[in-house]
Amino acid sequence: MTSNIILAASGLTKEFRGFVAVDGVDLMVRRGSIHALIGPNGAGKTTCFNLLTKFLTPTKGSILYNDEDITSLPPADIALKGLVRSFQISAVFPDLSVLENVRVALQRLRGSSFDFWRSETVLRAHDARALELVDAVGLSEFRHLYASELSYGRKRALEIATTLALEPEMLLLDEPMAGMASGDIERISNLIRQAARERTVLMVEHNLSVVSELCDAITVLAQGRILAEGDYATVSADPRVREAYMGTVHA
Ligand SMILES: Nc1ncnc2c1ncn2[C@@H]1O[C@H](COP(=O)(O)OP(=O)(O)OP(=O)(O)O)[C@@H](O)[C@H]1O
Repeated sequence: MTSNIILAASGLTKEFRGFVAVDGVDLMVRRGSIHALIGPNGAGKTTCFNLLTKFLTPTKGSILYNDEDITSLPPADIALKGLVRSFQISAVFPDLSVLENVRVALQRLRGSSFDFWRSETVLRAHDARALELVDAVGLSEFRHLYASELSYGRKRALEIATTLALEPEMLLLDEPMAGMASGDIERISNLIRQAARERTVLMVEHNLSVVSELCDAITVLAQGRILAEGDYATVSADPRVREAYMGTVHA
């Protein structure tokens, strides 16, 4: 795979009973970049993200990952190819410890079935790697706590560790900073930056100061279409982008 473009969507369109939420989006994500999808409320970011991660089927258009057409593949298949969407926070098992959560994720990478609670010996085999991942997201001292005992920000860090356990080549993050206090924002930003050293990251994010700090490519959506693209300085200076954001309330 030598192409500079890791993910390419063309003509991506999603209609919901006649309403066009995503309308002919051509998106190119450069290998090794941290790419953000931004836009005012209702712009179609989540729908676009769900199309790219295969949680929704496009009405029209195609998606190439590493030059391979993945338009009709299910999410589990593309995850095996290295395109991994971060788990939703609910997918962290609250009654398992931090370390056990990461071990379970490692187990999933091996394609083992869900009878993990019985195979303690097998899980132990993942210990070294699990400790490494827990350490990488700054949770070493909390490794024996139940996931339910973690603060919100640390739960998100655990979610990133369980996602990294799947060894993604490209990581898709859905609003990683949602609901975070400022200290947590900095911690998660650092984690994303660190994770992006070896992989590509595409994220939907509302927090524009995070986007300006972290992302080197930005696609602005409005009314289901691409309004502007470029680095933060370019898109934030674009009068069409300013206009699209005006009068919209943003978290
Ligand atoms: N399942 C659905 N059925 C009908 N309409 C939908 C559906 N999902 C999304 N839409 C509509 O598509 C448009 C785009 O929604 P989407 O959630 O993708 O926007 P967004 O940019 O993520 O917004 P926000 O910033 O508010 O999360 C909205 O008008 C929304 O009401």
